[in-house]
Amino acid sequence: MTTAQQTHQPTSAELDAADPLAAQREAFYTPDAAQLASYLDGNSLGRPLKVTSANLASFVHDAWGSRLIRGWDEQWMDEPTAVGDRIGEVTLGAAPGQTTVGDSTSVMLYKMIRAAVDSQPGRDEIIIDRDNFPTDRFIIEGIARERGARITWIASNPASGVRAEDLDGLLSERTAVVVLSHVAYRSGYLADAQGITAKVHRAGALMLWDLCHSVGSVPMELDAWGVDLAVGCTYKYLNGGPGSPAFAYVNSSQQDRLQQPIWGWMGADNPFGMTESYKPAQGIRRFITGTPPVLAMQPMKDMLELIASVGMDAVRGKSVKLTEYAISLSEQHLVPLGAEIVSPRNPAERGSHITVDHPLFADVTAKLWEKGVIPDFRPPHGLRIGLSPLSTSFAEVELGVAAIREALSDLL
Ligand SMILES: Cc1ncc(COP(=O)(O)O)c(C=O)c1O
Ligand SMILES: Nc1c(O)cccc1C(=O)C[C@H](N)C(=O)O
Repeated sequence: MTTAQQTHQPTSAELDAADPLAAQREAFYTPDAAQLASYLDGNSLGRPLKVTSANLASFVHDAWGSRLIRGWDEQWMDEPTAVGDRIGEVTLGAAPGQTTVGDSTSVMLYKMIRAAVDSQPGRDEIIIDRDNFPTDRFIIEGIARERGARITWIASNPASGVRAEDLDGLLSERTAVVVLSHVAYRSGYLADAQGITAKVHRAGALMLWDLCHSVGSVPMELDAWGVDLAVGCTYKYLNGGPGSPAFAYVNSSQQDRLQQPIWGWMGADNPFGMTESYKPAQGIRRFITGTPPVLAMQPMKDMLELIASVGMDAVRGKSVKLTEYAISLSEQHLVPLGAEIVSPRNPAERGSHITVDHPLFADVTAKLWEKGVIPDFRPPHGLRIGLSPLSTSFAEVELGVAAIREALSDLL
């Protein structure tokens, strides 16, 4: 191989031309260029699919407008588990009957973590990392106070994430549940979910994974990995729209022994029996609380079908190429200006976003948003570049990093 061949770095045009998923970008609604030049925040809020407008309109006319209250019997009562099963099949590696959709991620986390703690008499410890997303930490603080449980914090390692060895010396016969994010919201670190779950099980504790930043971007095998519990949001890589409901996965082996703490009629054995007191439903339905947010579940169904049509392995393949490209451009153009890449260099340890730190990035992000270049900023110094495999082009990444370099240079 000649030196020229060795050093040739493909251009974004070459990468887009070689991208087997490039055509899928057409499926997404695209605002005009004056509004949006480069969207690098699909890991906060995914873009809508074009087909979703038509499907929502038909839902309003047909399912809601024409069938009205009959819709509950005809379809909607089953919607939380039907959509849950599809999430399970397409993205989680989960057999039917273990996934349900409803509530916010925060409320789902509360229900699942409380259920896990309550199910383990004699075990009063919850383990979580200091770098986890605020809602996960706050929910656990609240549960610890409510249940008199203690929290053991895994020390902060913001440029990385939690490794199995970080649990050495922490797990004990007191541990009830370990709560970790599969992909860390800041660094993008992708945890070894299988290895960590096995380790937690050897200590007799339950494992809950927060899948917010991995569902729809990283293939999973929750059943094969023996995961007990998982919660994830659907407005990022499942493109469910702002405030679309979360999902929870409860391994079938745990369903009968867990009791979630918010007893509502829709999770009861016989919702329309109007019974005197609560008796939980069988199976996954006992993790439902109130009337499911059926309308807000519709858009994610479109994205699930798009993902199913290409397969999660292809999605992951593109995700890895996009993050590689973003890292290589950041190394060339941002590191020389004093920025630091705080995401793993090894793609096997990385989800679908990267974070680059610089003390001026809060101001840089504000300038970029004015130009329609949309990454996000996470304090203290992190500019996050989120790469949504089916909707992001390599050209957008190039344009985005060039705009970051320009805005940073102007401020230096
Ligand atoms: C790891 C993680 N957990 C939870 C949430 C969100 O919780 P909620 O959907 O309740 O706002 C997010 C993002 O918002 C997240 O990144
Ligand atoms: N859920 C969000 C929201 O309601 C408003 C703005 C952003 C979000 C996010 O998704 C934040 C995101 N989970 C994060 O990793 O920072």
